[in-house]
Amino acid sequence: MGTALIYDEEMTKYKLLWVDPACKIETPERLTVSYEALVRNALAERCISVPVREATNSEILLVHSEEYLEAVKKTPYMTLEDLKEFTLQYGDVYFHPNIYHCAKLAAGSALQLVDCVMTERVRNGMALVRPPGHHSQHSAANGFCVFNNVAIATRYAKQKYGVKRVLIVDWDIHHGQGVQYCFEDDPSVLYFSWHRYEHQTFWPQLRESDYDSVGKEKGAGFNINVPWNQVGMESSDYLSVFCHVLLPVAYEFCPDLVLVCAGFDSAIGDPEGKMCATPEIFAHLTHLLMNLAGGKLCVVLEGGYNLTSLAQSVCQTVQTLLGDPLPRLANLSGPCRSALESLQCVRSAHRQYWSCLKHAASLPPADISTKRIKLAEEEAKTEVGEEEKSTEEKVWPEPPKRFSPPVRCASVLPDDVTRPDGCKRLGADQDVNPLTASKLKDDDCDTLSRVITLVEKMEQNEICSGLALVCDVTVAMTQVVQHLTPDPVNRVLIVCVGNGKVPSHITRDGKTLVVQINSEETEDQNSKYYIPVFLKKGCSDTSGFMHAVFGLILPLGYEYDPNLVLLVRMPDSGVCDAVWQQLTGLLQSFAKGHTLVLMQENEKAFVGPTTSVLLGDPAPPLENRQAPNTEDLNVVERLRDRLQVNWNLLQTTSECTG
Ligand SMILES: COCC(O)(O)CCCCCNCCCN
Ligand SMILES: [Zn+2]
Repeated sequence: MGTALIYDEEMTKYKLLWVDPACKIETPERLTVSYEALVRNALAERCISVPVREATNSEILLVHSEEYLEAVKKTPYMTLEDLKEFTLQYGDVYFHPNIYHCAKLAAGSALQLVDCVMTERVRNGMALVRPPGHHSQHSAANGFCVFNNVAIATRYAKQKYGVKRVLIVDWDIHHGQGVQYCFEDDPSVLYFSWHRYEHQTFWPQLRESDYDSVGKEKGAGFNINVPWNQVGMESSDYLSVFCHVLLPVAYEFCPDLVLVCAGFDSAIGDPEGKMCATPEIFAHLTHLLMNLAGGKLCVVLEGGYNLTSLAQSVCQTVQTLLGDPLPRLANLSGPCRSALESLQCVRSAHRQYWSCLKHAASLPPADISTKRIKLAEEEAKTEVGEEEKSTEEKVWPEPPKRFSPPVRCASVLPDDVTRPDGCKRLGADQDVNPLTASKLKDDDCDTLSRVITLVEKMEQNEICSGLALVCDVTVAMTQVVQHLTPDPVNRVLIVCVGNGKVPSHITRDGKTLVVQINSEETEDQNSKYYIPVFLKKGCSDTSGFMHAVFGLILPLGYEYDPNLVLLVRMPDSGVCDAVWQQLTGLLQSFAKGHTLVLMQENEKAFVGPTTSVLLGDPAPPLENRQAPNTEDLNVVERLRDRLQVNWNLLQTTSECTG
C-alpha cells in the first residue's frame, strides 16, 4: 500500500492584505516551497495524488458552532474594511475574500486523508494545507487558523468509521489549544502537544498549556502538554520526550488511528520556534509513530515559517512515510536541564493515569521552576527589543540523501525453507567471498560465510536489511562481529532477546553494545557495553518488554548511533510475534535500516512476519495490554538510574544532572 499526498494550489490563493506584524509570516509561499521540494526530490511522483475537496457544512459543524460558520460564510463578500473589522474580534489571524474557500479545502483535505487511510486505499499520507487548524475553536478563529482541520478529521473518523481511539500528535511549536478544548473531556482521543512556553510568557500565553492540564473528568490523563521553557531545544530533547513520555503512553493507549498536527516551526531556523532540531528529526518522529494503529497515519500540515527548514522537514516526513531508510542522527547529546524538568513534570503529572509511568519520579523541587519563572519573566521583558533585532540567520547542513539500497531485504535460509517474496535469497556460492569462507571453521560454515557476505553487502549499501536462520545464533553473532571490517567507526548494536550466554569478549573495546532482555539473572559483566535486562516474567510479558524497549533500547540506540544492528532471537525466548515485529520495526530507526536478524533454524515460523517488517510493512498493533508487572518496571527504572551516568538519553529527571 502507498502514501497519499494531498495538495492543491488553490490553497495558496489567499494572503495578508494589510499590515499586521503578527501575521506576515503566514504566506502562500509556505505551501508552494513545500510542494515544489517534494517534486524536485522526486517524492511527489512516488505518492498517490489524492484530490482535495471542500468540507461540507455538517462536517465543519462537527467542531464549530453554527453562528461561527455563518459569520465566516459572509467573509467572501466583505470589503477590505469589513474584513479588517471582522478580523479584530479574533487573535493573531487574518481574513481574505478567498480564505473561507481555502479553509473548507484544508479541512476537506484532512477528511480525504482519513478516507483513503481508513478504506486502506493507502497506508498513510500527508496533506499540505493552509490555513492551518490547531488553534481554531468552537466559535473562534485564532493563530492563522479558521477551521480546526485535525479536530474535524478526528470527529469524522469516529463518526464515519467507528474508530474507537484516536491519537493526535502535535509537534508544531505552538500549543494547539483548539484541539485541547475539543477533546479534553474525551477519553477516546489522546492529544499530545509540545510547545514553546517559557513559563507562560510565549504566545498564546495560556495557563492551560502547562503540563498540569491533563484533561478533564473522563478525559483526565488523555491530554499531554510538554511545555518547553527555554528555546534552543535539539533533537535529543525531542527524542527524550518521545521515548520517555509519548511512545510508552501511545502504546498503552493502543490507538486505531494516528493523526499528526505537523507544524515544522519546531525545526531549526524557524523565527517562531527558535529551536535547534534539524529537519532529519522529523524522519524519526514520523517513523516512531508508524508501527502504531497498524500504520494508519495521517499527517496534516500546521505551521512552519522558515521556508528552507519547512521544505526540508516536509521532505524528510514524506520520505519516511514512503518507507525509505532513515538518516542517522549524529552526535546526539542528552536532554538539557530545562527539558529534563519538563519531562519530569509531565511524567509526574500523568503517573496516576498511565501504568507505564507508575514509577515516574515526583515533581522537581518547586524552587527550581519558580526561580526559572522569575528569570523567564525578566528575559521576556528585555527579549522583546532584541527579538525584532536579532533575527540572526541559523545555518545547518542540508539533510543527506536517503538512498534505498537496491535490495531491501536479503535472506540466508536453509534450502527447505521457502523464501518470502520480496526477500532476495543471498545467492549460491558465487555471492560468497571465498576469502571469508576459508576463514570460517565451523560445521555451519557455509551458512556463516553467507551471513558474513550478507553483512559485507549491507556495509556496501547494496542490501538494506537481512535475515538468517543459523544453527547457533551465538556462534553466528560472534562471527559477524569478528568479521566486520576493522573500521574504527564500526559500531554494532546487538539486541539479544531471550536467555543464553553472550560471549563477554564480544563487547570488547566499545565496538559493540549488547542489550540482552532475558528472564534469568546473568552474572553482571558490569561493562558499560553489556546491559542485561532481567525481566522476571521474561520476554513473554508484553508490557514489561515494551517498557524496556522505550525506556532503554531506543534511548541507548540513539545515543550509541550504530552503523549496524544485530537483532538476535535466542533459543526459546518466549517473545510473541507482535512484540518481535514491533521491536524489528523500531530498531530500523538506527543504522539507516541496516538490521540483520539472526534466528535459530527451528524458528522458521517467524521468517515471514519478520521479513514483512524488514520490507517496510507496519508491525501489527499490540492488543490492549494489562499493566506491566511491578517487578519488571522496577528493573528498568533501576537500570536506567544506574546507567544514566554513562548514557544521557536515559535521563528522565532534572535532579540527576550535576
Ligand atoms: C496552526 O497554526 C500554526 C501555528 O501554530 O504555527 C500558528 C502560530 C500563530 C502565531 C501567532 N503569533 C505570531 C507572533 C509573531 N511573532
Ligand atoms: Zn506553530
